[in-house]
Amino acid sequence: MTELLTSAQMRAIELAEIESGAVTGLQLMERAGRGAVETALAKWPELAKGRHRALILCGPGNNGGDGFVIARRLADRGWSVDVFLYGDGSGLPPDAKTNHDLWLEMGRVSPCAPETIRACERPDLFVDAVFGTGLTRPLPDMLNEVLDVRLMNVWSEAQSIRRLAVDCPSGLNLDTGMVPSDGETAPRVNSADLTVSFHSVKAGHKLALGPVLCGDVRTVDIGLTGPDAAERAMVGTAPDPDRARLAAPEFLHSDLPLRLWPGSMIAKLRGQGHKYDYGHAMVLAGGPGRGGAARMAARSALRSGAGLVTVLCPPDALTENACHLDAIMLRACGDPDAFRQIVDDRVSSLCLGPGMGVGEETRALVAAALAHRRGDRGWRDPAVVLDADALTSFADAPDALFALTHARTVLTPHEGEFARLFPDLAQSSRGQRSKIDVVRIAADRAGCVVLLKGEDTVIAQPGGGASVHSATGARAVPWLATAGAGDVLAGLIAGLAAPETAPDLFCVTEAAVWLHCEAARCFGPGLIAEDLPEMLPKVFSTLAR
Ligand SMILES: NC(=O)C1=CN([C@@H]2O[C@H](COP(=O)(O)OP(=O)(O)OC[C@H]3O[C@@H](n4cnc5c(N)ncnc54)[C@H](OP(=O)(O)O)[C@@H]3O)[C@@H](O)[C@H]2O)[C@@H](O)CC1
Ligand SMILES: [K+]
Repeated sequence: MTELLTSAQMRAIELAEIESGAVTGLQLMERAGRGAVETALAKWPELAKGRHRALILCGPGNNGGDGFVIARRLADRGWSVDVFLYGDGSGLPPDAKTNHDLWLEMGRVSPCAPETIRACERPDLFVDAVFGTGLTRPLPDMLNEVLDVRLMNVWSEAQSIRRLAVDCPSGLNLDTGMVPSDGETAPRVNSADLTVSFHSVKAGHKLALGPVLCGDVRTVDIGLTGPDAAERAMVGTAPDPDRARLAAPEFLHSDLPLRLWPGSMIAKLRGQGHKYDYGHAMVLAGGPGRGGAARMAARSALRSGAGLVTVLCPPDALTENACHLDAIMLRACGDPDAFRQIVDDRVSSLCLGPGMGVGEETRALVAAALAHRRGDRGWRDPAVVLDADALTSFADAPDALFALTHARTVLTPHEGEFARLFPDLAQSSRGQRSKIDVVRIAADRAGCVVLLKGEDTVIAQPGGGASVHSATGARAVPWLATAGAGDVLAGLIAGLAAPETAPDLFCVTEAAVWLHCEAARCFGPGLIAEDLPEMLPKVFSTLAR
């Protein structure tokens, strides 16, 4: 599991290493520039042979310094290199200035201007080294113009010009994955085919627009104190409160065997025992004609490892549910009193929301579920997963919900449901705050795990621990945007959390999101929500590796 650093964390790591005397800034910059060139040539082997032409845009900070190193390294390979600088060479920070001056011994630096750039010969490689982690404000119009991918159209075969971004496509905020704009003009499109990042992935590579704008993101080891040990320590453990992590079986320099993650998060893949050892999950359903969502959640809970699963539904929906359920048990439960009679100490997870309906009845059942405690038979309280109508039922009084939620609760809103519970943290009110920032605030406020869905799903728990699952690039599953997919995810969390030996709820939730996406990938286009639980056995069969 890879750390997702913020710009400030990255700067602090660099600074500590430089101040310790272990390395100089100049050495780091050389490694960064060299790593960017090696990564680009490895990705595009046709550029590794022969002499080509590069156009390099350098900025006024150390990102620009990396650009000058790249210029020198490519010229050493016999390339023709045009270098442009935004800003004044004399104002560059020391290491960038040193590399600027070294480049001047080999070639020219021209001021960055659209007309002079357009007048250049067609490059094979376009390098964006204008801004990296130091972006502080929206790009000026002139830079927007030269970085716009459409500028490539002045040259023939524009689509075959490779675009390399150093640390990020300039203009992208590496903390939020957003492109700040001055509010007057819409930000232009600056995207790359390859983004080479240093030491570690940054949050902005995985959030919001980051994955779309960065293209293929590769990370180069520049010799800072290795993140590898820290990454290994993350597997299956509580998250670091300060550093977000990626919910994926990836280390920076290698992949993790799936049996370690997420395999070790799935109780039934390792243990022995009878069905009660794997827990009893209960899913509450809505009235007649509305039971499908809860049944899908229940099926997902049973497939993912709960020993027993029961659907609880209002008495008038019994016949409908009985017609659809076999391995899943069924009980009538229309109100909190019935709930308290049915739910015994063996019930280890509860899932509420899908298809329940919005209103007082649902609020009362949610309150009963959150008040349920296990007696002597359970060493910890049941996990309570709240989704869909269980969340929307509290739209008028979110604080009433947060007074009930506890550490064994997971809220699984999509952006709309999230905005109802946390209006001040909604997408339109986020400002400079990243999705990680706002989900952390939400988790603190609710006192429980919060999972905010999306292509960049963010999970946070009180105290700051946060994780991102990215369903982008090779893991993109647009067909997962289908009715009922969220209900299946809620059931998946309830199923994985049910066993007595299940890991803590945050870790279970991370694994559930990965499995959910993997099931969708396994099925492919054409997927409907019912298919997701049926794909789980196939996904589990890959986790022995
Ligand atoms: N430190 C190291 O050891 C290593 C760092 N490395 C590299 O350094 C990069 C970080 O360098 P960095 O901190 O200098 O930031 P960078 O992104 O170059 O920009 C800062 C400059 O831009 C300016 N500026 C910002 N926004 C602007 C805007 N919209 N419009 C106009 N100007 C704007 C800002 O001005 P200011 O806000 O101060 O007025 C400041 O002058 C990092 O991404 C990696 O590539 C690697 O070599 C590995 C070793
Ligand atoms: K850049």
